[in-house]
Amino acid sequence: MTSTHRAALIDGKSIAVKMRAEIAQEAGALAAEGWQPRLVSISVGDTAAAELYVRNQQRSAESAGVQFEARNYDASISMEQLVGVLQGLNADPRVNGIIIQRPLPDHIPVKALQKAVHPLKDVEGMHPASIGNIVYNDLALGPCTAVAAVEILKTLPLTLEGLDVTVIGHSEIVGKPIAFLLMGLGATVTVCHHMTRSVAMHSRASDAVFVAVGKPGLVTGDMLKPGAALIDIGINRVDTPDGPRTVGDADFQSCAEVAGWITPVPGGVGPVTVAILMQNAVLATRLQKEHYAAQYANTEV
Ligand SMILES: NC(=O)C1=CN([C@@H]2O[C@H](COP(=O)(O)OP(=O)(O)OC[C@H]3O[C@@H](n4cnc5c(N)ncnc54)[C@H](OP(=O)(O)O)[C@@H]3O)[C@@H](O)[C@H]2O)C=CC1
Ligand SMILES: Nc1nc(=O)c2c([nH]1)NC[C@@H]1CN(c3ccc(C(=O)N[C@@H](CCC(=O)O)C(=O)O)cc3)C=[N+]21
Repeated sequence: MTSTHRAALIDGKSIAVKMRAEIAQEAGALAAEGWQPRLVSISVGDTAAAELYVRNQQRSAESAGVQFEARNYDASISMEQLVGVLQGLNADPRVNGIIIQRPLPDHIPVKALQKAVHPLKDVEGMHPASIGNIVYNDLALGPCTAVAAVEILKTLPLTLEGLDVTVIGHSEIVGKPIAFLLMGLGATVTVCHHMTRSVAMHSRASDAVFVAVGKPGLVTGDMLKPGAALIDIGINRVDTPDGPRTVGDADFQSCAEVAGWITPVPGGVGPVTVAILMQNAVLATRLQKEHYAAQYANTEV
């Protein structure tokens, strides 16, 4: 690509606004049937990483017609106490979604805690049942960031069947679910991690690259096939001469000169992640309504 080439910017904010309008409609219909969607966020200790996310969730919930309650517990809370809190929320039919903000203090095993959330209220899509559904290509409540990143790819004029895609990062909450979702759409997926000998060898051969690592500047333009789509999931706080800034994992300047489409950070995957969380909260409410209806259908009135 000549240096005058500039990748088309993928506007996550406008994608999120469009999604929220549909979500608000479904939330309104459920509320009219006596099922007002309600989401409870659990954070433990002072989590700067999650604070921004929780604030955006609160704002997004208001415009999506989802009730939102943010609970923050002291870092000293024990695993048993937290599981007790979750059991109360699982049993409360007025609560439809539960999200456990990360990171958690070291003494709390996040995977065990995630399993304590009822699968029907697992709006984070991190319960083994939810992850299993992705493997079975039977997506119901999927991990918000992974679903958001793939939804963004689906807005591009690309045929997903047979598309060559590289996913950089293989975490359970982002990289791995993205890979399974893409396989379910017929893409040919390569997953890279810190042991991969040459990430560039794979990313240069790909029509689309997802990066979810947490290292600013990790992906540079010379690592991309000209015209490829770059979906940047990274969120990094960096100091710049003009003060601290949030940047992604891509070196935006050099990537924008090669890529065909690129997501900015902020303004790319982030807002769509929050919209998917609201979509999951409404879907979870719908699933619970149907579950209770089925359960009480055969009870004598
Ligand atoms: N926009 C959004 O909505 C969200 C954004 N994020 C952001 O996405 C990023 C990743 O988050 P998360 O998945 O939770 O992070 P993790 O730290 O859990 O995973 C990072 C992954 O990157 C891999 N990795 C590390 N170094 C390299 C390297 N040099 N080359 C290739 N792979 C490497 C690691 O591999 P290995 O395991 O082998 O070390 C690991 O698989 C973070 O910046 C986070 O803030 C996270 C959630 C939501
Ligand atoms: N269980 C759990 N799941 C997560 O997915 C999770 C988490 N915990 N903890 C924190 C990280 C980080 N994360 C963000 C998502 C969206 C924005 C977001 O909305 N960013 C906007 C706004 C940024 C701003 O306001 O500056 C943007 O990128 O445009 C930010 C951060 C989700 N995370």
